[in-house]
Amino acid sequence: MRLRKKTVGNVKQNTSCEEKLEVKFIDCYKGSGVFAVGSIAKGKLLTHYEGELISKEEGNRRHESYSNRDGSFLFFFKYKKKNFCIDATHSSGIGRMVNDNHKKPNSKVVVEEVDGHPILSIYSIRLIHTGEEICFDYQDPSVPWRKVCIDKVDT
Ligand SMILES: C[S@@+](CC[C@H](N)C(=O)[O-])C[C@H]1O[C@@H](n2cnc3c(N)ncnc32)[C@H](O)[C@@H]1O
Repeated sequence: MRLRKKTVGNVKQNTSCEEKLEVKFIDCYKGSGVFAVGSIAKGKLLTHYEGELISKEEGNRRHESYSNRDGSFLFFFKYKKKNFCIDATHSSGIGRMVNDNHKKPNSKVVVEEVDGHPILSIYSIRLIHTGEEICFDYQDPSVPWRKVCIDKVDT
């Protein structure tokens, strides 16, 4: 996952809507995902992408050393013109379970600052209905499942 667009903001002490989120198994290919158990208005803080804050270089090193499954919890982003990564491999946060959707995302990740450190917050970008899967755009065209979708359309 990457964050290429400039989405840096200051934390406004928002309380998150985590009580309206649940993790559910989807299928063997996609694994689990995060779903809304109540309707959520546009612009709400859903949760954070919690994990260990590391440099981009350390993120790349871990990417090489992790198995495919573990490596999928590395989130690369820019903060104050420097490149960072949050490694959520060992996090218990729900944010790490949000899946990719580049066509119709209903949330987005914003880099915010707390005590001089960057954090990743996930906000709803439209009204989210009960039962909907929470998803944001990973901004990584190379992810394999997007190719699977294109192949399905083409054939
Ligand atoms: C940050 S994890 C999200 C949680 C994951 N689904 C799980 O059960 O652990 C990212 C991984 O989820 C899967 N994933 C995310 N979005 C997907 C999508 N749109 N289609 C298929 N798999 C997806 C991929 O395996 C990806 O490496």
